[in-house]
Amino acid sequence: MTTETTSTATATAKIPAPATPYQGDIARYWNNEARPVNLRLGDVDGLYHHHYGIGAVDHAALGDPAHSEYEKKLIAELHRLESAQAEFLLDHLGPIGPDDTLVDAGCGRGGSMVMAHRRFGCKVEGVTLSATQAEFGNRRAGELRIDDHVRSRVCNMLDTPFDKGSVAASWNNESTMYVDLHDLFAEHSRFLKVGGRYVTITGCWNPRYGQPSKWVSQINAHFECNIHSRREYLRAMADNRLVPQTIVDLTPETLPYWELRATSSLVTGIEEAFIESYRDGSFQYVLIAADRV
Ligand SMILES: C[S@@+](CC[C@H](N)C(=O)[O-])C[C@H]1O[C@@H](n2cnc3c(N)ncnc32)[C@H](O)[C@@H]1O
Ligand SMILES: CC(C)=CCC/C(C)=C/COP(=O)(O)OP(=O)(O)O
Ligand SMILES: [Mg+2]
Repeated sequence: MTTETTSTATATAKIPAPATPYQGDIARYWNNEARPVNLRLGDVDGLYHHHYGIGAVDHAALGDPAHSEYEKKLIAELHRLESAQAEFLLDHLGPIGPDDTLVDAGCGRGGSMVMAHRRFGCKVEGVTLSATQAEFGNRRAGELRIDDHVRSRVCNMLDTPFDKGSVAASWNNESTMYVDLHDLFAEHSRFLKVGGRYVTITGCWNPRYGQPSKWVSQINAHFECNIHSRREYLRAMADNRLVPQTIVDLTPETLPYWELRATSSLVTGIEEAFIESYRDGSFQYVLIAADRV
């Protein structure tokens, strides 16, 4: 069963029905999302992200908090750190050429897709449950005149139309916590070419802590997601022909972003849970880059 859309951008496109009631809830969540912390940061340069930042804060660029321009500089700095996170993910995709196709699984408003095309000159296919996000990303690609290479569609990342072995590299940037990892990695393994590269940056609960902490539970409730443990990632990858090449604990790298964000006017209330769980070791921010063998 499909439902007709009402918007002009996808007047003829058919939106696939959600595979589960949960996916319907997640589609609604992102169709209705318009948090200033995301839109104001994306307005800085037209790259719209729904992930978090890494790297040292450039306090010299921020200047004096009492200055009238400080808030504008703070927004630009948070955005710079979020774009640095996407650059770090792209650094791990391996050698990608203009004839390759990449897949952004859970592509949001498409900021990382634009960055990937600008870096490699390749095609980038994005999937999201949200028609609002797909329309936003395609509108941005049209404005940037790269819509012949960068395309978002409403599609379940667990059931994509991409041919077996047709994709050079793929990623999940903060979108694995919405799906079962075995189902997810089976689909990446299907459409990735042998020798292709899979990368994810994600928050995961730390098995050394024992079980998800109250902070992790708060983050799950805030985003209606289900954060996995680091152990589950490695087990699900191993079961689906994805062999880790690189694992980076980015927790120390993302804390400065959160400590700066907590001082801004754009706080959403989730900052304490991220800061406290990163500090107590119950939650980790990791990159995993794996080869499809
Ligand atoms: C936090 S956003 C991350 C967006 C993007 N990766 C970024 O870095 O800006 C999570 C994304 O995952 C998508 N998502 C969640 N479950 C999905 C599913 N089953 N299939 C496709 N997309 C899904 C949501 O629609 C949303 O775009
Ligand atoms: C690391 C984890 C567990 C992330 C959960 C997925 C998520 C919602 C990421 C940020 O999206 P966003 O940029 O829309 O969120 P915010 O409004 O907080 O900036
Ligand atoms: Mg955000």
